[in-house]
Amino acid sequence: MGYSVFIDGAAGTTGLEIRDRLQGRSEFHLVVLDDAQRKDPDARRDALNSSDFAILCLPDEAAIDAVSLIDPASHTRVIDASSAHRVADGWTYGFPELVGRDQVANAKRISNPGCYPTGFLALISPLVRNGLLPADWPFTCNAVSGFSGGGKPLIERFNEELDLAYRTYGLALDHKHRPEMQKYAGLKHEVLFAPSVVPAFRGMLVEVPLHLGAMSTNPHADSLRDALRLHYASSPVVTVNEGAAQAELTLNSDPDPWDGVELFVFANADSGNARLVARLDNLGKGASGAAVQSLNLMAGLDETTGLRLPKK
Ligand SMILES: NC(=O)C1=CN([C@@H]2O[C@H](COP(=O)(O)OP(=O)(O)OC[C@H]3O[C@@H](n4cnc5c(N)ncnc54)[C@H](OP(=O)(O)O)[C@@H]3O)[C@@H](O)[C@H]2O)C=CC1
Ligand SMILES: CC(=O)N[C@@H](CCC(=O)OP(=O)(O)O)C(=O)O
Repeated sequence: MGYSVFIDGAAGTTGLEIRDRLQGRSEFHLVVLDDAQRKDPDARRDALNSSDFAILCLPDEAAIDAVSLIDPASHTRVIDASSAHRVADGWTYGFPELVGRDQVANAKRISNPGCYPTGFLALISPLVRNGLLPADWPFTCNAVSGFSGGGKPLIERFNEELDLAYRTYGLALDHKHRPEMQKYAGLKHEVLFAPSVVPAFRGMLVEVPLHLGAMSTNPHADSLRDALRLHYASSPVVTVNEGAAQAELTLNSDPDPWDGVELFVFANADSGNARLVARLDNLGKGASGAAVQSLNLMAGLDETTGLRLPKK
């Protein structure tokens, strides 16, 4: 029968994609509440406390509420896809490539990284940790996302406003992803984050422009690329590409689900400037793929089981 997995919020965008990845797998059986019960606190409390794993695919407030419904003595292990617990004590950040596979495998409470932080941290965290980039640098991050990143409300808006071609937001410079970006990259300053959305269903490009020549560490772009390659050498999920061969990076409007991350380092030797870019699926490694990767590790399985990755 396998482990029982309750998806709280299974009718939402992230929940449906997790269901897709777990459907038909013998290691797990899914507990899903029907439409009449899916918001009923008693039904949810029962499911939350009786399952081996609970995956929360809810808005932040509902995720906090779900955790409060779990008896602390219950054996249930939690993966929260929301941003409610990303920098909270007692939670493990569900980014095995950065925090370690064992930490994720042994955790009782996992907070799934945000989609934009997944791209930013995949690029920056290893390079700050190994001293190639200074921790006190004032990092900026520009990003563009598919509209499924905003869940059902944004999907509805993009489906209705057919004229919407581009939307930049977070203009109050208060985006909720800033704390996790700063904490897990080990930065002295908050990241200046400029997110935007385009009329593509899924997919994102997350970019960090860098004046390498102005840094105290004065790193060469090749050493950044080499260091990322080394860091992700054993990862089946994160790959590092040659920047030089590429003239452009594109997103398609309705691509297939994908659980990988591609990293690029573009540079100009004359100016000493570089653009570090991550391409990923906000619903893949940015949300549902990451949750399933952590679930696999917690269940003692190969981390890529059921993930949407190209065959090697
Ligand atoms: N979409 C993405 O790319 C990413 C999403 N996330 C995070 O994952 C979480 C889920 O996001 P997403 O799936 O996109 O959002 P959606 O809006 O698509 O889905 C949320 C689901 O939660 C349900 N819900 C809301 N309140 C309750 C409640 N009190 N009890 C039970 N169910 C409830 C909603 O019900 P109803 O259907 O009735 O509205 C909906 O089905 C969010 O915290 C989001 O920030 C994280 C990374 C990326
Ligand atoms: C396009 C879009 O709206 N994206 C969402 C982030 C999606 C994500 O990572 O979700 P969390 O809420 O779990 O952090 C936003 O900017 O709020």
